[in-house]
Amino acid sequence: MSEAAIAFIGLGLIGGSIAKGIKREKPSTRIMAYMRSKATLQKARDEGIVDVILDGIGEELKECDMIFLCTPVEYNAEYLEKISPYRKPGAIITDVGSTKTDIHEAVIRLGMESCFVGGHPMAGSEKTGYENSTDLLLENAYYIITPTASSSREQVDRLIQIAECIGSIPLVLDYKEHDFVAAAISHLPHIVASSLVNLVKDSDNEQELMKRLSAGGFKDITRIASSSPVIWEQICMTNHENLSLILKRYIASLNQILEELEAKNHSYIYHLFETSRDYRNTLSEKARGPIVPDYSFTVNMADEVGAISTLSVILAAKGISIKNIGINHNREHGEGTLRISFYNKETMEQAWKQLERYHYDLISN
Ligand SMILES: NC(=O)C1=CN([C@@H]2O[C@H](COP(=O)(O)OP(=O)(O)OC[C@H]3O[C@@H](n4cnc5c(N)ncnc54)[C@H](O)[C@@H]3O)[C@@H](O)[C@H]2O)C=CC1
Ligand SMILES: O=C(O)C(=O)Cc1ccc(O)cc1
Repeated sequence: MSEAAIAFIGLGLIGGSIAKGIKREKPSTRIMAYMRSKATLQKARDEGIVDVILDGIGEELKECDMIFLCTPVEYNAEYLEKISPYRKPGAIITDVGSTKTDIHEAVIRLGMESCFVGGHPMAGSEKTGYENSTDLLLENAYYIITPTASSSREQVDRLIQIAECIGSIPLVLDYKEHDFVAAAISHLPHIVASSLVNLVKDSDNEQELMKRLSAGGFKDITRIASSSPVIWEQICMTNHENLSLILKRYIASLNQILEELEAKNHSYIYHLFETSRDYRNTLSEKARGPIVPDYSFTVNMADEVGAISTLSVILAAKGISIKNIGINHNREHGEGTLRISFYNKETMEQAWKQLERYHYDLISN
């Protein structure tokens, strides 16, 4: 990676994670950042991630070899024109937006095809903000690179090197193809998750029994319903044609299921679950898709005060960082299970060994 100075417009979950990944691998890279929250930028500077806090779009950008647009997709497209006068000759403008056609069309309109290369790291989470960013978030995730008609091999290679530097797997794709694929595997699932959550909300009784009893399956497939409304409104609006097409297909498939269910067609319903199970079981865990692989396991333990802190201390003593920890309250009779997740497989395996030594009852997920 040869970039000496890189600017980030927007330093949230994704911008922050890329900046942290670059600083980890190439600490001498000068990172500049602009976002509206000054307090967060100060924090990023205190942590050694940001070297220069930008007050806005201006002269300092002329020192940068690469400029990352990391705000919601429609704002990214709006920034193109604003940053254009401050681009150093040879510098690449790139983005991390979840949709690509909209920004590529803006690039064409503005005559910026020779300096833009699109990007989309295909991993993330329902959380937002710099505070949730980590240098490992995009590790082993596909990093889609969408060149323009004028992008040179050298420009594409420079973005490939950045993707590799942060541990991602670069993959060059046509931007239109990207948007059709993303509509099916990422954008539709977000609509499904949110509409399902809203259906339950609207169907629940006054005692909120559905909410109280909602468990495993519902929670698994609706995690992404907690995602940012501003991010997802803009993603849906900028990919509305592909999304409408795939949503219509999905609605047709649901209508078919409804028909077969009402006709009590056992074999159709059996086949529905059989086909999905067989296909789902072939999905690769090697590269992270939008669904991040789960390096977690469950601990069966009594629901006692202090139980979590004891366990955390045991892991901390070995320098093992926990990514997330959550109690499963669905058990009856006071017994609880604790789901602990880790940043990678290695740490998960170390934690498993360590807890085994202390005779914890462990269940792999
Ligand atoms: N959330 C995810 O898992 C993924 C998101 N993306 C894409 O990454 C981009 C950023 O998303 P996140 O990092 O998740 O969001 P985020 O909400 O964590 O960060 C957005 C950042 O943009 C800043 N921002 C918002 N409006 C702004 C404006 N008008 N001017 C300057 N800064 C502004 C915010 O202050 C924040 O720093 C989006 O384009 C999204 O489509 C791509 C892959 C995964
Ligand atoms: O949280 C998840 O599983 C996601 O789906 C994250 C995500 C959100 C947006 C993207 O463009 C890519 C990945």
